[in-house]
Amino acid sequence: MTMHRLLARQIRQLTDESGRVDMTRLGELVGAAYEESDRDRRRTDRAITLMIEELEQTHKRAEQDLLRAREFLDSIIENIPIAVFAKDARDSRYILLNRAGEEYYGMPRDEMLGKTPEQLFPDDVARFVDEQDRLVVETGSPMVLEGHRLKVGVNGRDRVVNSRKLLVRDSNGAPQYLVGVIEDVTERITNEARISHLAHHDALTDLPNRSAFSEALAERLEQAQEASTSFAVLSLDLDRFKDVNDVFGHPVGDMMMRAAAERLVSEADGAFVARIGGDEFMILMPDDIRREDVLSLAERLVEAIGKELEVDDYLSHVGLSVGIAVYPNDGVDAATLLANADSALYRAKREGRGRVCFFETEMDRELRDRRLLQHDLRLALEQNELLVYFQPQARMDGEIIGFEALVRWNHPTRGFVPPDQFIPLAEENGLITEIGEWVLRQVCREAASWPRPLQVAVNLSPVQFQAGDLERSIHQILLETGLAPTRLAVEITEGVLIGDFTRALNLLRRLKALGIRIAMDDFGTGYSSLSYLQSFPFDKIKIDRSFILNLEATPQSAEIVRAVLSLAHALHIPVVAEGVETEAQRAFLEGEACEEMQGYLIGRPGPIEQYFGLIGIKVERRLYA
Ligand SMILES: Nc1nc2c(ncn2[C@@H]2O[C@H](COP(=O)(O)O[C@H]3[C@@H](O)[C@H](n4cnc5c(=O)[nH]c(N)nc54)O[C@@H]3COP(=O)(O)O)[C@@H](O)[C@H]2O)c(=O)[nH]1
Repeated sequence: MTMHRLLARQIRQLTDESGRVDMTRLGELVGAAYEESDRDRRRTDRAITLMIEELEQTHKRAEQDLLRAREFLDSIIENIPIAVFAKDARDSRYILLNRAGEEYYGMPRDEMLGKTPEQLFPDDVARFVDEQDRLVVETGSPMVLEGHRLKVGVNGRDRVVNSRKLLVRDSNGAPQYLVGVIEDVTERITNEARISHLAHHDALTDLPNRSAFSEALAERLEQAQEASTSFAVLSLDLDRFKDVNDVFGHPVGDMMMRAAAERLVSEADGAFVARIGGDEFMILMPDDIRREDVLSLAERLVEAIGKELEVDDYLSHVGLSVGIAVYPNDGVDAATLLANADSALYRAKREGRGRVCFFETEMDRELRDRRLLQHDLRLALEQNELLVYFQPQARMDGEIIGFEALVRWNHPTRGFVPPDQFIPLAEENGLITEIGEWVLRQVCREAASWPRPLQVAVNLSPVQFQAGDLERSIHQILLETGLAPTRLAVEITEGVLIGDFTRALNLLRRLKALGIRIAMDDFGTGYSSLSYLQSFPFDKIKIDRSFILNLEATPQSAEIVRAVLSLAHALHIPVVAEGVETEAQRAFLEGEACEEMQGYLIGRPGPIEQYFGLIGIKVERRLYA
């Protein structure tokens, strides 16, 4: 018989020498042992209960965590802006689709879930999808499509997508699900294409721009170097386009520019035409084209642009000048070719516009010379190389009434550079504002010192009207020098009014209000002088010297002079005849009641010292005062 070790020990302890067991004491000990054992069991039971409760709670928490994680993942999948789907790998039936998927496919998921591609999509799309599914299931490899174009997307629009599809197997390794994502990148690709287009095209005409032209030229140079071919670069400039903007305003100017660009493209025989800014274009001609073909194309372009442009109800005439440089004769790199095509264009414009000029080496010299002159002109003011000459103006009986001030440049090495040469340069680089102000200050200071209060006339360039504060500067100079405004006349050409007409007109009105006289110079040489006479009350009209020069030679000149005089008389505007060199010219003008004259007959432009007598200064007084 087996006995619990504790009971055996207690019986041993309670057995005396005679072998008798103290049963009472044993009963007490056994009872105590049972009680202790009951307590232990109860403690164990409680511990087990607690453990079970803890386990249950842990399990519950784990289940809740799992649920939350699932909800979290579901909400990510639902809200991700990329279409996500899952299909049964055996029959391609859709079993999951998120919101972006609904948008992508263009149908609610209730209509899609449980259906196969054949039941959902047009035949060609369904075939394509099935084919992909089959491949993924058969090979087990994921399918990746980047920038894939769907000719007609599943929801009826052409789309571009990035998509991935992969196979999920069950625990036995059998195909279970096909899981896929589809990102619709149509918008992004369209935007990228639009940005790239904008970067390479001119916004107004949609022609390639300067940067696209540079790239095309670099590419062409590379090809031509490799293949030893030649090609031509044409530099084009629309003549008188500024007038179109000035007369009709910019919106119509823009339409005209588009129309002109279309004409260039349609006449260019597929050559690369780019608009590189303002009214400038460049053309890259095909390889190995013969010189005479380049010329004939350029002439066709000039002719096409020269035809009347009609946009809405507006008609205008612009022209085209073209400069041509040919690779490799006129340059083997882009910079030289472009510079030489520009030199040829400059010559074409100088020769009267509407022309075509091929580059010649001597033009390069001319251009470099111009640049040098422009550089020297910047220093001319600082180095006191500019001076003012005065040419007398008189009544027809010879009485001197004033002078025209004419600027001169005494260049340190070239000698006297004619204003016809350097004034346009100064207008180009904006120096004319500074030079004009300097001339005005010199002239006013000089005239203010004359004993006789004679008139003095100063030429103002159109650029001075556009830039800076001309009114303030004239006002300031008059105050500074003390010359009465009524003694100052400003001579302007119609170029002043062709720019910003309203601004120029307002400025002229304010100058006139100061007491300054305003003369219209070179009358008859422009083509809208007459309309300008209507807009502003000029104090004088100066008939251009070309008409006076030809007075005796061509009867037409005499008729023009008569007509101008009679028009001016009708408008009560006095006329000054420019360039009067002979007594016969003077007599004719006097006979036609011309009021004033200027020209070599009265006196050539010269330093004021030459005319001291006329302005009332005794030579001795000026020299020794
Ligand atoms: N904006 C400014 N323009 C100016 C200034 N100074 C001159 N100019 C303009 O330069 C052009 C050429 O001027 P210039 O060489 O001085 O010629 C003037 C006269 O010398 C010339 N002239 C005068 N009389 C005769 C003549 O009998 N025969 C003949 N062959 N030439 C003659 O005419 C020019 C004056 O022209 P205009 O100004 O139109 O009255 C010229 O356009 C100047 O305007 C300046 O400071 N600022």
